[in-house]
Amino acid sequence: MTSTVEHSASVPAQADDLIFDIRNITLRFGGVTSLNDVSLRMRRGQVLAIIGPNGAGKTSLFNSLTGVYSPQEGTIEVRARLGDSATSVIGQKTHVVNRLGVARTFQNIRLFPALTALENVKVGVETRQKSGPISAMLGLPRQRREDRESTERAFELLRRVGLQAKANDIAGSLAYGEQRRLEIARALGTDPGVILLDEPAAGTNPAEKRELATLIKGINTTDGVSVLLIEHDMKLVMSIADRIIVLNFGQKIAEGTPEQIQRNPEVIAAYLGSSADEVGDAVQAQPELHRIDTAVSLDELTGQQGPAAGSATSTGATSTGATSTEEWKA
Ligand SMILES: Nc1ncnc2c1ncn2[C@@H]1O[C@H](COP(=O)(O)OP(=O)(O)OP(=O)(O)O)[C@@H](O)[C@H]1O
Repeated sequence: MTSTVEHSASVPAQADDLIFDIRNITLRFGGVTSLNDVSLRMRRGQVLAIIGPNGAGKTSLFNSLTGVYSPQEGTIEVRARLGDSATSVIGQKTHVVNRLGVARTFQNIRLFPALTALENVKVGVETRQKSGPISAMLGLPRQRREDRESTERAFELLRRVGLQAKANDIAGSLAYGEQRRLEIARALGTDPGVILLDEPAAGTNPAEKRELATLIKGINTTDGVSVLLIEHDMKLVMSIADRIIVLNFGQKIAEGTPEQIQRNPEVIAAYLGSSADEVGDAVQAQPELHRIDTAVSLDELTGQQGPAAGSATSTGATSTGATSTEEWKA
């Protein structure tokens, strides 16, 4: 399981250039090994995508990076903000990891549905402020100043994600794609060095996906926030990721540029549920299969082409084992 395009450990990187340095982590739940000896490095400034079939361990990785889960083996060091020293993540509480500059959104949206959009973002902004509950109750001058500042910052962030007109709308009443963008605004409110987005495009329509792609790229290039992305929509991934890491059954099976990943037989096999050799044979027999335009999604290539559509879901995810190589070649 190690025909990796390029092992991250072999890429030389300056210490301060690394956001995450993850070495040999293994995470088990009873008899289930959700991450098996995974090592990876995330460089500052990157959009790094984590892809893989359902149950591959992607969310387990996010949970390990944010203090939700503690892998039994291995190490995770984070250096989210430039100039910070490296800190070990394993064993830290989630709010401590957030204060270290790691923000995230969730696969299942977790907003405060009864609060307004503005209030939701203020919750994020206020995690970085100094006033405690006592000064808030007493309405001390510092608390009033911080409240004004957090309102201004929250408005700014709503503008950033295109929701300024919805500031006073109840979060639960917003359209699905808007709620996803609101979650991103709230995460940005904590002033992160890196943002972890767990399936941000799930349940969104094609127009919302295009807006999301522009937003994520902008967060990375304009706002200078590194982005770690789990996403099943391969078109989105291929259009915005600088690098991609592929997990399958808890193991890292490949890493590389979008072009390298799209051409990697083991990745294709993981999505198809056939062996790398079978896919290699298929590629040799039909060389045109090897020429994958980057505009073509891996889902289109693997799960959604012709009669082999298999078990593609509404999020574009395919499950392993649904499609034989013969069907794929047909
Ligand atoms: N809290 C938990 N308790 C028991 N098993 C778990 C737990 N969290 C994850 N797992 C198991 O770990 C494996 C990886 O799950 P994970 O959710 O990380 O996969 P994923 O790649 O994010 O999948 P999906 O694309 O469907 O979200 C699965 O077998 C899952 O059942």
